[in-house]
Amino acid sequence: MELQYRGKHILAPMVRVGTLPFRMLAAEYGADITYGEEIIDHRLLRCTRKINKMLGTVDLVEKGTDSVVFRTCDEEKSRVVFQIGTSDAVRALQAANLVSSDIAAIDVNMGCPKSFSMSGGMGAALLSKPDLIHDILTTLKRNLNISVTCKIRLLKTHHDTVELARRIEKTGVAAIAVHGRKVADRPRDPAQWDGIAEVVSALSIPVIANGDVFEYSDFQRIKDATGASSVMVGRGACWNPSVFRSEGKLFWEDVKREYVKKSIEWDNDLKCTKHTLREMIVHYSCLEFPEGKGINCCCSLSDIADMYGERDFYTEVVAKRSQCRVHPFAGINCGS
Ligand SMILES: Cc1cc2nc3c(=O)[nH]c(=O)nc-3n(C[C@H](O)[C@H](O)[C@H](O)COP(=O)(O)O)c2cc1C
Repeated sequence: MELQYRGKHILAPMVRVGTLPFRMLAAEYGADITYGEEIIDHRLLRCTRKINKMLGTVDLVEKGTDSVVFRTCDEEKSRVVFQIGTSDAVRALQAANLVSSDIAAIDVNMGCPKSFSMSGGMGAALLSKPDLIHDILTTLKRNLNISVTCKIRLLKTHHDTVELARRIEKTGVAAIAVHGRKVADRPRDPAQWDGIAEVVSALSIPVIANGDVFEYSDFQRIKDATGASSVMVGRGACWNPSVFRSEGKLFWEDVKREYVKKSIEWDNDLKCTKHTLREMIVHYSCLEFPEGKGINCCCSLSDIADMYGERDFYTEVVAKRSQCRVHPFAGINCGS
């Protein structure tokens, strides 16, 4: 079934931030579609799909470890987008097959400028290989029965971006997200909404406009400036996911506490919880203050709970889980 991409407010893919608790929180505040962090196909192919009965989740767990690479739940199935990093159509499809029954859509990352991605021919390296883009997207599209999309950056000229976007549209993707920056741009450089506008005018499929949305009012501003009907938010949501609330943002300290509780509830990866909290703190406060230093010393979600005065909540959640009396990975393996 195709996910509908018009008129949506979307949580951007963000490494270490966009795990299940963060996605659930963003959705509670009003995000219609929530992207997970980019996961590289090679890594996904090392995973086994497991039902986690205790949490009520589906986990992709790296074989021979208990490292959860992707965790999702039924409640988000109709809105969660899995973002894949890839440079090969066959490998991308093999990896996507592991997760496709648990998600609403798969997105191919064509915008990451980091050297790890670029040197592996992934992320923004794909932008200069339209034939490979075509191969990857058509292979996914032909073989999966969920929506397929991609996320690109602007190319050197708006004309080049439009040409590429037109080729991408021909593959039959359900939508295209355009981050209004070029590969060489830094996050502090203003996003070029005019470049996104040119893509919107040239295509018929939904274009998701991305870049510099920090307040609820920016959703309308970027829609007016680009003509896009859907908007994706990265840093604005990372710092305060209540940016999706039409009534306005909540106080960041309260939002942070909600995030801590969701992390406990969904037994989030500790590194990801610490990373996300640091991102919030560095924006609103300072990592050199006791809170930032305190996070560095946390060795478990239990420590995080203590730091944020959520000991009772933690105890309650853990007690409920132990009533389940099943080890989360007690031999239940539904990998295909
Ligand atoms: C912490 C962080 C992690 C990110 N990880 C990804 C990622 O995994 N995949 C991706 O396509 N973009 C990633 N991005 C880029 C965002 O999705 C988005 O395109 C960018 O931040 C611009 O949007 P903004 O101006 O609203 O922040 C990341 C950005 C941030 C801040």
